[in-house]
Amino acid sequence: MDMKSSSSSPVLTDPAPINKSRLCIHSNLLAYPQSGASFSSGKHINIPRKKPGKLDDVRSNGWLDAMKSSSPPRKKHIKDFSIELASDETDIADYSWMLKYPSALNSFEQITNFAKKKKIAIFLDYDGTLSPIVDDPDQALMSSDMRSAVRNVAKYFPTAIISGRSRDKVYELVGLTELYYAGSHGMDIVGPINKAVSNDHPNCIQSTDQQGEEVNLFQPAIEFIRMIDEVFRTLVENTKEIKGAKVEHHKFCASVHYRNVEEKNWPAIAQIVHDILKQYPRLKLTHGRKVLEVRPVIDWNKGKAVEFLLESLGLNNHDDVLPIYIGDDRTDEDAFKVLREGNKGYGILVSSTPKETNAFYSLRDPTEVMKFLNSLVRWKKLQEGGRSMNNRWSI
Ligand SMILES: O=P(O)(O)OC[C@H]1O[C@H](O[C@H]2O[C@H](CO)[C@@H](O)[C@H](O)[C@H]2O)[C@H](O)[C@@H](O)[C@@H]1O
Repeated sequence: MDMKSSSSSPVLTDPAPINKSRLCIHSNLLAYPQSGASFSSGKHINIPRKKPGKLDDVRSNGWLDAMKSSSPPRKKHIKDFSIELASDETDIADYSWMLKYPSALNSFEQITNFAKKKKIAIFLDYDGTLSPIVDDPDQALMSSDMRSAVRNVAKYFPTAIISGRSRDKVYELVGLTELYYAGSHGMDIVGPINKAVSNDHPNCIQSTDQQGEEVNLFQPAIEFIRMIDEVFRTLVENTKEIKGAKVEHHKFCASVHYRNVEEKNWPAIAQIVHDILKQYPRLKLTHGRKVLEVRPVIDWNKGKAVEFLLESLGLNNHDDVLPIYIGDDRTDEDAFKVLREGNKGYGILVSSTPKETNAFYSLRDPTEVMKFLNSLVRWKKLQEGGRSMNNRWSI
């Protein structure tokens, strides 16, 4: 299916350099007094101190660059080139980026023309997509207007949130029962009951959701629960002397935030994560927006979660289905890739600065995401002559 008729598909490179290999840094880079990482409880690991090394090692490894480029500066915004002419080199770069990844709002007619007579399924990331990026992860709240927009979208289209946070946490933040939720980057999914799907996937069981409704619960990394718990506690202990560091427990993965850490202490953060990963070869590192994420080495990600949910909803491999995934982060690229490679649907990157992506379209920020969702609802209402589905979506 020709997803975007206006231009040929651009050949994409992977987003910003991400070095997923082991971090390699040395303790003489630490800008804070190191206490040595040994613990009395016996539940933590003993982390050996590193021999002094050179800053060049860290730079050549690429991870510091990945940390620095992991979240765009907030002030810079891509201009709306429909009303403004490009004037300098930055503008021209922004302009060509917008040509490659046009605004989903400006391309709304093109999207809905393609969506006619198709069932749209909506997948939404949370942080940076539904809520603005803020310094304190606990304060990343959705506006009530955004909540209404998501609620309305869910009346017309099957809708799921796929977040890096724990499923419980993202449910608490979104607070809508009308949706499906996948937490821990898709490693904890609640989807509709589907016997064929649960038979096909080990670790997929029947359960009940918060409303007592029967659901499929899929936790492909269930065997890692204890390990992640242990690693979380060690990370908390080892980062406690680094001002601004924050560790979050997402049940199947853990996040180490450095957004509020002085840049001179970023190597210290990375050192700690690196040393822990060395002790746990079954865990790996991924980069998010000013956050290092420790997760199991399993073949599962947000892209697989989209496929799983489509299958659960009976919407996979159908030409008359159009999945739309909206997200802002590197981990969302897995979902964009699945949609692009399978010519299955549209990825929409939320970004105020140009970056390489597997998405098809772009939106600048959560406000534009909300406008897009509201436009979809208006369009659908017109299509249906004002009728809305009160129950879950007819499949
Ligand atoms: O997949 P997501 O729903 O986008 O979750 C990814 C991470 O989001 C959160 O961190 C990010 O947002 C915070 C609040 O705006 C910000 O302070 C932080 O710098 C960002 O990385 C969340 O706290 C992480 O645990 C998620 O993994």
